[in-house]
Amino acid sequence: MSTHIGAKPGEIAERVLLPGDPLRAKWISENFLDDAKCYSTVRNMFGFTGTYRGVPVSVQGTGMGMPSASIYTHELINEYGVRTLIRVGSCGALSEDLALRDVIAANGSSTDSAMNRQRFDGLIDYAPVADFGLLRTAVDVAAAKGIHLTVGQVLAADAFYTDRPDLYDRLADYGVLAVEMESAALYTIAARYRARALTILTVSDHIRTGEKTSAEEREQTFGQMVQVALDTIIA
Ligand SMILES: O=P(O)(O)O[C@H]1O[C@H](CO)[C@@H](O)[C@H]1O
Ligand SMILES: O=c1cc[nH]c(=O)[nH]1
Repeated sequence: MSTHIGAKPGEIAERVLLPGDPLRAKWISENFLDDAKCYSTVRNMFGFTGTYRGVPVSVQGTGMGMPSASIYTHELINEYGVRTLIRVGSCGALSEDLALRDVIAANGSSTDSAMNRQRFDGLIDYAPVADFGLLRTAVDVAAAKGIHLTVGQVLAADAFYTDRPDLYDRLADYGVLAVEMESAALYTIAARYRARALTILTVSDHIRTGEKTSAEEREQTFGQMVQVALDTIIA
């Protein structure tokens, strides 16, 4: 096992879905994978491996925020040989063009996290981006399924509760679609270790209108996003 994942070598597939919520990982394993087995309960951050259309796929909770997601991403890639990672998360819409439950693919991720400032000595504003091949496949998969997928940039924020809503307005002016809390770290670590990563998100709440989904919905009803992610990850 690695420091934070209790799997034996070979128990995690090369292709992994990454929800922040470990109970969403359980829900995905129970509803979308065949023969799923739990390989880790360390910290209740559940991980499962099963098959999807005959292809081994794992699903691992990552927790909330970039420090937590970085730990799981780093260990999955470097200690378990994971090569393809698709985050399946919830987000708050910044764009007025989005509605509750819309599905987004993040082609790039701006961030207020200091992690990349530290990586580049504060001298470079590194631009974390999605793997182009995965993004293109996700667009094709969504189109084939008749699922409307909006592609654009998101904000990966350190704080869920912001003191600077004015910056959200400004980001929306610059085309940033939504806010979540992990994608910049995922894209950066995947790039560093030559893995492929994509973030697909469902709008769980709308920053402009104040509309929200319930915690149960966030755990369990993001099926369209999961379908796009699974058909993309096995392609
Ligand atoms: O639904 P998940 O994947 O956890 O993603 C979003 O939800 C959490 C905040 O409620 C953060 O982790 C954010 O990125
Ligand atoms: O990080 C997140 C996730 C959902 N909604 C938000 O406002 N922020």
